[in-house]
Amino acid sequence: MPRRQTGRKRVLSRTRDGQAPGLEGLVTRLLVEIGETPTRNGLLETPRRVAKALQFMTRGYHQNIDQLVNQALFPIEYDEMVIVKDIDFFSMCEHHLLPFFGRCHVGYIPNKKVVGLSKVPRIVDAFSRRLQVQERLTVQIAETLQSKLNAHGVGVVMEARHLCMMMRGVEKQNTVAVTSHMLGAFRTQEQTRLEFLKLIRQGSVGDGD
Ligand SMILES: Nc1nc2c(ncn2[C@@H]2O[C@H](COP(=O)(O)OP(=O)(O)OP(=O)(O)O)[C@@H](O)[C@H]2O)c(=O)[nH]1
Ligand SMILES: [Zn+2]
Repeated sequence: MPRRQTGRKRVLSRTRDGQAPGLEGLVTRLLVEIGETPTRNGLLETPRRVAKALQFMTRGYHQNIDQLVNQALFPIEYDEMVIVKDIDFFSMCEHHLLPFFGRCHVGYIPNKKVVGLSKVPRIVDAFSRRLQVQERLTVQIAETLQSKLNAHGVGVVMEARHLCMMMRGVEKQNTVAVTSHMLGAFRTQEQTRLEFLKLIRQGSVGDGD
């Protein structure tokens, strides 16, 4: 018989069809499975908080990337490299449901149009806030920009620390995973790729140097 708690509204949270426990119910169950007592004072609000946090951390599934980008594409005659770098991101590894986080650097060479600068971090967020592996996340960001901009080239570099490698498993605290995806001129022209890599390594405005 599965253990079941009654009498507390929050303990048995169910989906609208009443068939399966919703996120809050699953968190309550999780607390029981790890040896906790969900009815103790400190944990009473925890299922609600965790459900809310999980929904926030996976909100990328509900974001419409077409809508996000299409309204901010601007025709312009500018064919030099555009770089948006040091974009903070937080994601969750799909193997352990633990965070990985770091910085993302994006570059592209426009082909008659540019995208609103803020939309680049928004695209990074929309794909980060899902269950991911870092390689797929990197590819998705690059491919999306390429398809929206029809650019001469796109480059994406991501540097991240994975909690699943830090607080468990191999327990390496200083390891950084770096992934990249290069398209068009960034892939075919070494000079373009090197220029991008050099520019993302340089200090930034406001760094105090
Ligand atoms: N390539 C890649 N691997 C990841 C990422 N996030 C987590 N992993 C790895 O996924 C792998 C899962 O390996 P398994 O052997 O199935 O799982 P595990 O027993 O928990 O592995 P350990 O972490 O080595 O303890 C681990 O090597 C993780 O480091 C990611 O974004 N990209
Ligand atoms: Zn992991």
